[in-house]
Order: sequence, then C-alpha cells, then structure tokens
Amino acid sequence: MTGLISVAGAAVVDSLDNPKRLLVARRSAPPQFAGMWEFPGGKLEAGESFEEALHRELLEELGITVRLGSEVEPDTGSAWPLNERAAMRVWFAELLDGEPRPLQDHNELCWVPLGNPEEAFALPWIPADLPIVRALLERVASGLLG
Ligand SMILES: Nc1nc2c([nH]c(=O)n2[C@H]2C[C@H](O)[C@@H](COP(=O)(O)OP(=O)(O)OP(=O)(O)O)O2)c(=O)[nH]1
Repeated sequence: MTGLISVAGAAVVDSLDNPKRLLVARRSAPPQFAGMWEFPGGKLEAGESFEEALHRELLEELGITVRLGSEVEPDTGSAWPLNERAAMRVWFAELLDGEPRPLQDHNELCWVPLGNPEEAFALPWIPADLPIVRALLERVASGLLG
C-alpha cells in the first residue's frame, strides 16, 4: 500500500459467533460522499496500526467499543482499493459497549439484517464498498467471523 492513504473500516455486527445484523453509517460529508452509506472507520494517523485506528475511529464516530474479529480480505492482497489515492482494510467487529450514535461524519446509522442481502444492497453505498459488502455477506454465510 506504499503511496496510498490507508483507511481502516469496520463491519460491526451484533455478534461474531451468530451475526444477524450489520451496522452501517450514512456520511454527512464531504459533498461527494454525503448521503452515501459506508463502513465506519477512517484514515490511519501517523504511527497507528489499522487496529488502533479502528478502535479510535469507532469511539470518536459512534461512541462504541468493539472486539475485532477476522479480516474481510479481497482475493488478492489485504486492502480494498477505494480510489486512486486510498485503500481500506476491513475487519469484522462485535459491539461490546455503547449505544451507537452518529457523533461525527455521519447523520444516520442503520442495523441491516444479514439474512436479507437485498436490503443491504438497496442502500446507496459508496460504490467502492460494494465488492466489500459482497465479500462480507459471503463470509457471514460461511460462518466463522471471530
Ligand atoms: N471510513 C470509510 N471511508 C471510506 C469508505 N469507502 C470509501 O471509499 N471511503 C473513503 C472516503 C474517504 O475518502 C476515505 C476515508 O476518509 P474519512 O473521512 O472516513 O477519514 P477520517 O475519519 O480519518 O477523516 P478526516 O481525518 O479526513 O477528516 O475513504 C468506507 O466504507 N468507510
């Protein structure tokens, strides 16, 4: 990922052992992303690991703490390309503490039922996220997110 901005994203589920719902967030800014749904998370700060960035972002953005599960990886490499300048690594995460609220960068949150992929795909996602949504739904169907 040399030269690319590193972004960490979380596929927050209600339970890693028996996931039924996925928490997704609607961006409020910047203008080109406002109104689109995404995985909560954000850019790594200097010296931070992906995991550290995720814990920080989830607390700042949603007021929650989580336990991280396995990574949702693409077929090649570990990062999902987002655009010409950024790539994102995504982990499953189980909500541990806090009631998720859109504190920063988002104006709505939604728990999407994982048993109904049409409902997940019906949301206007940031287009770059769609392959990630597809991959994570496959992972959920095959179990073992912990
Ligand atoms: N968090 C997140 N960002 C995504 C997703 N999909 C996607 O293309 N992006 C893009 C949008 C942004 O260009 C970049 C992440 O930026 P961000 O605005 O979330 O990062 P940040 O919280 O650290 O914010 P800032 O410091 O730039 O204000 O990645 C996604 O699912 N989640």
